[in-house]
Amino acid sequence: MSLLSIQDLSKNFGGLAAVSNVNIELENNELVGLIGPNGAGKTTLFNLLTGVYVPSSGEVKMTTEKGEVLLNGKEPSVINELGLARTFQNIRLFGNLTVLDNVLVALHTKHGANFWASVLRTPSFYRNRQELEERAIELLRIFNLQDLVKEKAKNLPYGQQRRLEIVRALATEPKILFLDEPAAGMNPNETAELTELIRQIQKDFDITVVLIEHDMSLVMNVCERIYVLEYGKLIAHGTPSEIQQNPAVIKAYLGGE
Ligand SMILES: Nc1ncnc2c1ncn2[C@@H]1O[C@H](COP(=O)(O)OP(=O)(O)OP(=O)(O)O)[C@@H](O)[C@H]1O
Repeated sequence: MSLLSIQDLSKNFGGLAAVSNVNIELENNELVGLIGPNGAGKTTLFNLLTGVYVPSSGEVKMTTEKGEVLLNGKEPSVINELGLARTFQNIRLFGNLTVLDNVLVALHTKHGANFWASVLRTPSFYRNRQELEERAIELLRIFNLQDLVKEKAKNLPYGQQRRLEIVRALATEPKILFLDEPAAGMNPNETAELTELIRQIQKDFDITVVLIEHDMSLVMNVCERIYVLEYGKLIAHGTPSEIQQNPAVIKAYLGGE
């Protein structure tokens, strides 16, 4: 059984089949791409997997230490606790909080700091807070954001906000990390740096990363396997070189016969 098994998954919006009978298997510890023209259903698929939308039909099953768990209809926070984390195409940070606090919020979610300890400010609260801060700074260092801990998130340049979003997702200790267009709005240097980082975190954290990205050089560079969506349907699946030569994919991107 795969780590995540997506079976015949569909989502309709009125008469529009945004995702249509999609089957995808994700294994432990791999880097997978999800590509397709605008409106193909990529973000909708991420929304289905992370509990933002409830599927119209089909199943999403995850293998956990406690056995197989059906994710359909579960709340985003429950799905996050089970090990799925994501970033958004339109960045979602707490703009008025500092960089450090943005990461601490995510860490608190994971480590569920004891409510009474935090209300009463007990020694264990301070110990816990210090440990979480150290962990936050460790994560920020990987993304070269450690010198910006006191900066408000909204004041960071776009590329750094995108990296901070990934740090927040990683702080929840996911088994699968879904990145929705992580390089959008980045310049070529930032994209190259990010490509390396994605490769590094996938290995170092021993996780599966699934990437939606329009930057083909990034996708072809880092992904071991790629799924291609068009009009909600999977039209191809394979290695980067198989996908580059696939006639259905070429047609979907270039149009025509
Ligand atoms: N909440 C919604 N209500 C109605 N239609 C929606 C909704 N969300 C997405 N859609 C439609 O579903 C289709 C798939 O959209 P989606 O955003 O998943 O595509 P995408 O592949 O992520 O596109 P892009 O690459 O442009 O981000 C589109 O036709 C979109 O207009």
